[in-house]
Amino acid sequence: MNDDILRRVGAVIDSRKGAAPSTSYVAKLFDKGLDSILKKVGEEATETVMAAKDGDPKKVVYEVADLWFHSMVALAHFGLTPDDVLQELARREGLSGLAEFAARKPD
Ligand SMILES: N=c1c2ncn([C@@H]3O[C@H](COP(=O)(O)OP(=O)(O)OP(=O)(O)O)[C@@H](O)[C@H]3O)c2ncn1[C@@H]1O[C@H](COP(=O)(O)O)[C@@H](O)[C@H]1O
Repeated sequence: MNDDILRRVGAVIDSRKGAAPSTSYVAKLFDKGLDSILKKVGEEATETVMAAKDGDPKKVVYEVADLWFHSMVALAHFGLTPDDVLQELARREGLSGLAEFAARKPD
């Protein structure tokens, strides 16, 4: 498995923009707007923390998948794709030390 799954799901998410809300979950989320998308990101982050505190690895994977998915919907709202995040992670790969990260943090 590679990061193509992120690109495929990202493309499907993007294709839901402007679609009738009744036709899909993602279309409905886009129709509700940014606040609703961010609410789901927050909920899934909280559920991830709870799964981790429960010490249940399977639940952690399930909740992180929900978190990644809803974060991808948030990215798409801003016209961004999973590749934008993958590029940022790749850029950081060679960095080490707190100072280097702080120096490159966006305003
Ligand atoms: N990966 C996902 C995915 N993960 C989670 N979900 C949905 O996200 C929601 C998760 O919310 P919760 O866990 O809080 O469950 P819930 O309480 O039932 O949800 P709400 O009532 O709060 O909306 C569920 O409704 C899931 O169905 C997803 N919905 C879609 N995808 C991907 O997006 C693609 C497009 O989906 P549609 O837009 O529905 O065609 C799919 O083919 C998948 O690849």
